[in-house]
Amino acid sequence: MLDLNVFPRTFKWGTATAAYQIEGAAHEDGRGISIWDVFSYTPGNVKKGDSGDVACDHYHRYAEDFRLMKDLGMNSYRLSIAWPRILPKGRGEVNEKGLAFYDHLIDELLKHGIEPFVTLYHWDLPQALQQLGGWANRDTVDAFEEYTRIVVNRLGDRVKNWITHNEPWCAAFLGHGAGVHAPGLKDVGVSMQVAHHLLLSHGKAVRIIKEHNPEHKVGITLILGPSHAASESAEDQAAAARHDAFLNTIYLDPLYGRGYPKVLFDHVPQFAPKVQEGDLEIIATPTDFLGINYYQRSILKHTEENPFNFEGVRPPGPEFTFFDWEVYPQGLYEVLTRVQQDYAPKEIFITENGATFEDTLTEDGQVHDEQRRFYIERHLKAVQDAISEGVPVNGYFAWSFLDNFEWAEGFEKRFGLVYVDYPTQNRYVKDSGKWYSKLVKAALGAV
Ligand SMILES: N=[N+]=NCCCCNC(=O)[C@@H]1[C@H]2[C@H](O)[C@@H](O)[C@H](O)[C@@H](CO)[C@@H]12
Repeated sequence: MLDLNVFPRTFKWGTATAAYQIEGAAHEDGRGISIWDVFSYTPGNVKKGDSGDVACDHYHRYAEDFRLMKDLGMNSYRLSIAWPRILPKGRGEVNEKGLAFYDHLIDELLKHGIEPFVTLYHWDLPQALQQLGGWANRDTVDAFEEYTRIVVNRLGDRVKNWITHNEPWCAAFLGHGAGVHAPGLKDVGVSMQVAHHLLLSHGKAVRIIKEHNPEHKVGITLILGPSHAASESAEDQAAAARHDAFLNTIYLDPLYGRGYPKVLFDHVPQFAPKVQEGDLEIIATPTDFLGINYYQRSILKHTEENPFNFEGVRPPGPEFTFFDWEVYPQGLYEVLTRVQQDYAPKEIFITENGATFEDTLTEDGQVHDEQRRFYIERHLKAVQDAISEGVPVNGYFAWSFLDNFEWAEGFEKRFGLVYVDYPTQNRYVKDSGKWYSKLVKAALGAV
C-alpha cells in the first residue's frame, strides 16, 4: 500500500492539537476567559456540559506528553497558542505567566528534537474582545496584530513555522452563521464579514512574522474538501459550484490574489463582506505554505429552501466515522491535485487528518482501533499519490496526538492516536498510534 520512499527526505511526520482542546488549567496563572469557555459554560451548547476546564491537563503534563511523543518517533508537532493566556483581556496587559508557559513548552519540544509548528489562532478568542464585537468588529484585526507581535517576539528565536489561523471557515461559519461553535451567533451576513476580518488579520500577521525574520515560514490552515454534485443536472452542478466557493474558494481565491468568488457572491450579494481599499492586497500577502485539513467530501443538490440554493446530500459511504462523516480518502487526493493545479502553493502541509471511532480501553490498557489505522493509511496513500504527481506535500500531522475536547461534542468523540483516560489522566497508545510510530520511524530511518 504505502511506499515511504515517495515521501521527501524533509517530510514532517507529526500530530496536531489545539490549546483549548488539550491544555485545561482554564483559570490558572492569569489566563483570561475565552469565547469557548463562555460557550461551553452555556447549558445546551456542548454535549454532557463538557468544557475545556481540565481537558487532557496538558498544561501540567506537557513534559510527560512530549516524552511519549519522542518515544513514538515523530519529528514535528503542531500546537496552538491560547491568546487568553498571553493577553487575558485580548489587548494591553501581557500575562507573563502565559508567555513563560509557552517558553517552557517550546523548550521541552526542542529538547526532544521535535520541530514546532505554531498556530496563532485556533478559535479561542479572548471574551473581552467578543464583548466589543469579536471578529465581526474590524478592530479585532488590530488586536490580532498586537497578539502576533508579542508571541513572535517572545518565541520567534525558537519557533520558525507559523500558522496564522486554523480553519477560518469553522471560526466564521460554524461560530457566526450556524451558531454551533463559539460565539454561537446565527447570522450568515455577519459570518461572511468575520471571514473577511480573519483573512485580513492573516495578511497582517504574515507581514509581522516576515518582518521579524524573513527566514521564518508562515501559512494558514484551511479545511478543504471536494464539493460533488448529487446528479448531472445543471441545477445540482451549479449548487455544487456554489458550495465549493462557500467552503473552499472563498478563502483560496483571496489568499492567492483573486478576490472573492463571484460564483457565490453574485448569487448572494446580500452576504458579500464589506471590503476596504487595500484589504485584498493585504490578504494576498505571499505565504510560504498552505496548511490543509481534510476530513471528508460534500455532496450537494439544488434547493429552493435557502438563499445559497444548495443543500447537502448524505454521501453513499459505505464507511462512516463515529461523527457520521463519510470515509473518502480519494477526496484528499482530489483536494491536493486541485489546489496544485489552481493555486500552486510553494509547499503544502496536511495540518490535520484523522477520524473518530468508538474506542474501548481494554483491561490491559490496549485500544484496538483498526478502523482509525486503516483510515490514516488510506489517506497517507492519497498523499503519496499526490506527491508522485508532483504536488509539494511536505508534512502530515495526524489529528490528533491525544483524545481531547471535541468542541460541541465534548469528550465523547475521540480522535487521538493516544487514548486519554480522563478520570486518571493516564495515556495509552492506541494500535493506530503504534502503527503510525512504526511507519514514521521507518520513513525517517529510510531517509
Ligand atoms: N462541509 N464541511 N466541512 C467542514 C466541517 C468541519 C469539520 N471539522 C473540522 O474541520 C475540525 C477541525 C479542527 O481544527 C479541530 O480542532 C477539530 O477537533 C477537528 C475534528 O472535528 C477538525
